[in-house]
Amino acid sequence: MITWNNLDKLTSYQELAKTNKVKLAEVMSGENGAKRVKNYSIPMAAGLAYNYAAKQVDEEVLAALGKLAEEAQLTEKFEALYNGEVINTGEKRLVLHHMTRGQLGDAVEADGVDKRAFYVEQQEKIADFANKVHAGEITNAAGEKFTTVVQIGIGGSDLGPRAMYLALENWAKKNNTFKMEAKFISNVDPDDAAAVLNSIDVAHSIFVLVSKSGTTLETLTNESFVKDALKNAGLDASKHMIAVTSETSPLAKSDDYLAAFFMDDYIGGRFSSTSAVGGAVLSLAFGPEVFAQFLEGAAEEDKLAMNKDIRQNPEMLDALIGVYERNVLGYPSTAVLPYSQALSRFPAHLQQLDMESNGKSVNRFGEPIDYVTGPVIFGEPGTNGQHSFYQLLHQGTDIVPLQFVGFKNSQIGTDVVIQDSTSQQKLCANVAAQIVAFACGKEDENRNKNFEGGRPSSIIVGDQLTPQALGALLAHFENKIMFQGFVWNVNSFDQEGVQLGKVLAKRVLAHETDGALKVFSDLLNI
Ligand SMILES: O=P(O)(O)OC[C@H]1O[C@H](O)[C@H](O)[C@@H](O)[C@@H]1O
Repeated sequence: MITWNNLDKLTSYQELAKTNKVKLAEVMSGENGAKRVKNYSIPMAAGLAYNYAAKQVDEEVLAALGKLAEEAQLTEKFEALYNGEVINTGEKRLVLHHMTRGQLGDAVEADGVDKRAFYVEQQEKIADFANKVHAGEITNAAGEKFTTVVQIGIGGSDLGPRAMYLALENWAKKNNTFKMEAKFISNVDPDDAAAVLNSIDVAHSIFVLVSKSGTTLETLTNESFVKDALKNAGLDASKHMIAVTSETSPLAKSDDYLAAFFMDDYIGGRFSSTSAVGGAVLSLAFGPEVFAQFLEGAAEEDKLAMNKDIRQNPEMLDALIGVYERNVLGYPSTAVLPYSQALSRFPAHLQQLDMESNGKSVNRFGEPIDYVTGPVIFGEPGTNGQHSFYQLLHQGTDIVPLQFVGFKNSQIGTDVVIQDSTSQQKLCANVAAQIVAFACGKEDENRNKNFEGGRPSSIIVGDQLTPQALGALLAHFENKIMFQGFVWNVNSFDQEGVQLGKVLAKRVLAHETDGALKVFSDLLNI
């Protein structure tokens, strides 16, 4: 029997609040620190590891977190989710994104079909389509090969696929699996679409219109923008466009596309990178095999997330430590700091994934809650961030927990030795240095140069950012956010908070405004 209780009703949460606070600077120094780094590490899929040595936890706190995981029934709730219960209570929907990459539990039938079979069928259709494009069997009207793929979408239909594309672009080039360059149009700012269109050869471009709902204003506007550009170039738009949408959306009924691929209402936009939403653009860009490897990494990580023991479940432990930091230690935000240029847009993706999922102040039954939920997420790739906002992270008045990601090897492999070290070694040296600097600090008589330390971080380390590693990394964060939603007893799978702005913008465009809205409309010349 699953019971959905608010966090502050759980005995284990009260117990957790009473545990002794770990002094990170102390536990991370000397031999003890060295031991922690070796011991506080959990293997992840694709050769990654989650290291939490520099988190503000010890055996006492970890034991309390284990009890919280048990009392909050995290494993059972995950099981209910992948076995097809209506976990998205706000929209009364199942939550099935794990099924786009594997089958964790029972077969789930919804809308009269086996859902795993449906997602696999879409993947196969995409693979077939991509192979035909690459082989020159599907071409433009002049019989010439398509060279560029442009995704049109926003939010979950943009951020994940874009971040994943950038993450694997150089890996694919190096490993000879790079098939087509990908570009992305998302913003309704006309300069976004215009700049992308100016940078490509439209006659050899295939456009992927991605909208789960098929009603998103930005995406439909950009579709018209692109169709105009194709028409102006004397091209038949329907020969250059494919659609990715849900079968119930208005787009699904249109004949304006070369092909259409489907996801469904059980895949949240921000959880859709492993569905057709990411599948179409990534399979076209890198080939279906690379996309399949990415799914494999995610599926392997999902399996680890099923483990009941928090010391063997990186996602669950990361989630619980995050709750401890937020609700007991009172830290307001979390920075995501990948020491990998390929992950330049990964923090932006996590921003939507985390903040749209857990930025809630009512529980899953719509009742107000009395504790804080999702943190503010931000981040930049290292070492760039070091020369920008790390000042506040080291010496500011807020403590910001940090999530580092680092790889032993670069993707391209071209490097240079300057002052006895390669650039890759310099990059990795910096992440190691930062973890210890944040945790241990450094005393100085001059208060301005003093580092208090005690600033917690964790790191996910791997050999190289490969498609499998990327899949595992993505699944880690998706599952972490899901577990945190369970602990906070919120529905992580709807996003009502984005609606009000959309309604008011429509009113502004229809000139149905008064008061402040009218003055702002006039100010902006609408
Ligand atoms: O894929 P679409 O239906 O076009 O939705 C695109 C995005 O817009 C919405 O407003 C939501 O905030 C996002 O969660 C969603 O991913």
